[in-house]
Amino acid sequence: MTVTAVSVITISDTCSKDASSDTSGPTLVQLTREMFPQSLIHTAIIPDEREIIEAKIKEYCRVDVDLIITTGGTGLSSRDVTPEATKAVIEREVPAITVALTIESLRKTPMAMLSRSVAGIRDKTLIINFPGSKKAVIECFEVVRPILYHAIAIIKNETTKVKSVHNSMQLGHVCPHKKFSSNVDLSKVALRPRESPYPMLQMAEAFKVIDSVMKEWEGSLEQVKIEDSMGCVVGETLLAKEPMPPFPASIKDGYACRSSDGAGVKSVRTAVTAGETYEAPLEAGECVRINTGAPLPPGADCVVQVEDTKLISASPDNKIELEVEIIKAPKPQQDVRPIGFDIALGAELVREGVVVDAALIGILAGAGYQHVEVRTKPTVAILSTGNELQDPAEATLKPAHIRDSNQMMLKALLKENGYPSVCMGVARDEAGELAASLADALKRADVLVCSGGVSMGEKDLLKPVLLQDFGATLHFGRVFMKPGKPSTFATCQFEGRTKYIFALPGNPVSAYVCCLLFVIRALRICEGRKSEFPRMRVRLNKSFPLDPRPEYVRAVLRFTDDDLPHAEVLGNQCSSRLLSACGASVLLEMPPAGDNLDWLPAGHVVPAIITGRMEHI
Ligand SMILES: Nc1nc2c(c(=O)[nH]1)N[C@H]1C(S)=C(S)[C@@H](COP(=O)(O)OP(=O)(O)OC[C@H]3O[C@@H](n4cnc5c(N)ncnc54)[C@H](O)[C@@H]3O)O[C@H]1N2
Ligand code: MOO
Ligand SMILES: [Mg+2]
Repeated sequence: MTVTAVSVITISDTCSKDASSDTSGPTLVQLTREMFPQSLIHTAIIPDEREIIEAKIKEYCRVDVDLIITTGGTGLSSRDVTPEATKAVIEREVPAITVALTIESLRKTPMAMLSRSVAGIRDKTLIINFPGSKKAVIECFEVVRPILYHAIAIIKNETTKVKSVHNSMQLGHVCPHKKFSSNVDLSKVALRPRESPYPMLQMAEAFKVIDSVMKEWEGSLEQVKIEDSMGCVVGETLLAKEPMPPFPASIKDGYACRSSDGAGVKSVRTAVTAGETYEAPLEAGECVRINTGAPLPPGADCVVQVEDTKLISASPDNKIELEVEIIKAPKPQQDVRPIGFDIALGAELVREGVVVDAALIGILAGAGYQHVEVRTKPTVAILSTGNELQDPAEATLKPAHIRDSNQMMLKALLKENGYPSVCMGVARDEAGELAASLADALKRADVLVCSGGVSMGEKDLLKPVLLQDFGATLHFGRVFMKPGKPSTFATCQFEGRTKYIFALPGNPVSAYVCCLLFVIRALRICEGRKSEFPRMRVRLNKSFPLDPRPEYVRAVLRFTDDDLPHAEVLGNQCSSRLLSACGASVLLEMPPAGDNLDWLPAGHVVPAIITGRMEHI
């Protein structure tokens, strides 16, 4: 089903006198263009005159406009007559849209009570009143976005599409094998936009969008076995249930003594090895042979290491030491770890927000914990898209095909950063199948990372399918960066939950860089972790040509006795050449080429994002 035409009508005395003061209309045009890239968009600015409003709406209905959105004139002032004019021309009201707009707007401001918006149908056109402010228009558009396609399809009586959408909604799932019909029809390729309808965000804006959207993530806490908690974020504070060590323990292999006995010959009473206890109190002039880690017998308050003793006498078979000489007078507590020396009883072992590492797992194991409460990680699914892709396991390449390398690469990259994921295979460039694959993935994960199909090609279906079949909100569809320009970040409601979709570019390096900069950031925010990789300043070891876009250059660091590490760029940075990311320990943040700045000399200092292992030191 295609939405052939949409009309945006600004209803305002002021704007009808001075069009440049109309900000809501252009905003609405941009929102509708993003959502209906194939549609014609009519615009009009008219005064708050009831007859003119009625006439304009009827005029658009006559020319088969599918959707009319008005902005302005819904308030309480005497000139506000949009609702009355709309009521006069619609044949059937759609009150639930008005209710939804009111509810959502009231969440933001009680002033929403003063809006009298109306929604209804005239012939085959859906008409919705929005308030006049730009902010309200953006908010209201997000409210109706998820239902627009479906509503228009029903009104246009596209029963086939409607039924299938109804079915998939009832079934709550879509089997990727079953043909899933999509609303998307890009067959009129001549109508495709010849420039991207998506504003190009600066990196900082993209990060801000991700941060604000992901903070809505409703995570929870779960108990995991401590051996499975590596990389998780602890969600509780745990205290030591017993002191560590639980007894005064020897630090050395030697002899437990009474420091008050001083130096000289001592009789060796017995031996205490680690794991054994010896309860009889030590008498004056006695010592006990002891191993590291073993408990001191009662009465002993120091350990003399064997290196500081001399053998005086032993049994004939030399199996028993009888006397040793303590060469130097020991001090009290010498080479002894008193009770609680490492961890005091009740000491805090870990607090909320700490990321579990191996040492902490050891501490918790040693402290007798089997489980630890951690913040749930979002479940992640990975989906590749593209007719040219074949399974990496296939030995022979089919003509004009390549193997899907993104899926495994992204899975490994996520794993390397502590995020398990499930691979959902490859969706072909067919709207119905893509929609089915997306639905299948969204059923299984909170966050979907897909790659491919987000640029300008007529087979780049991801954005239209997300918008038209999933009512998704596109938070951004292009970013001013290299690689990664067509990166897309969207959310949608699916089976009653918010789903987060990162549609990365298909180029392997673009997918790699954007997974690191956008996806890992988002997942860390879900866990309440620091979202950014650490950064440091490094020196270029060679001059580097600048791209018109800010570029994330893969490099390794060489640590010399220079003040800063040297960055060695990993060869040709073309975004298809995944070799340029192999072994990369950093992404160099290169500035975009400027007026008279198109390259950086060797030795120039640039910021480096530390995204990989530093094995090249
Ligand atoms: N007219 C324009 N064309 C392109 C633009 C543009 O602005 N105007 N942007 C270019 C940039 S930048 C990028 S990045 C790519 C991204 O395109 P898509 O996201 O649509 O990716 P695809 O076209 O599907 O694939 C791009 C490239 O990557 C290969 N690929 C895709 N998936 C995989 C995979 N799973 N494993 C390995 N390789 C994969 C695919 O075969 C293509 O060669 O768009 C430019 N075009
Ligand atoms: O944005 Mo692309 O990743 O430069 O080719
Ligand atoms: Mg493409």
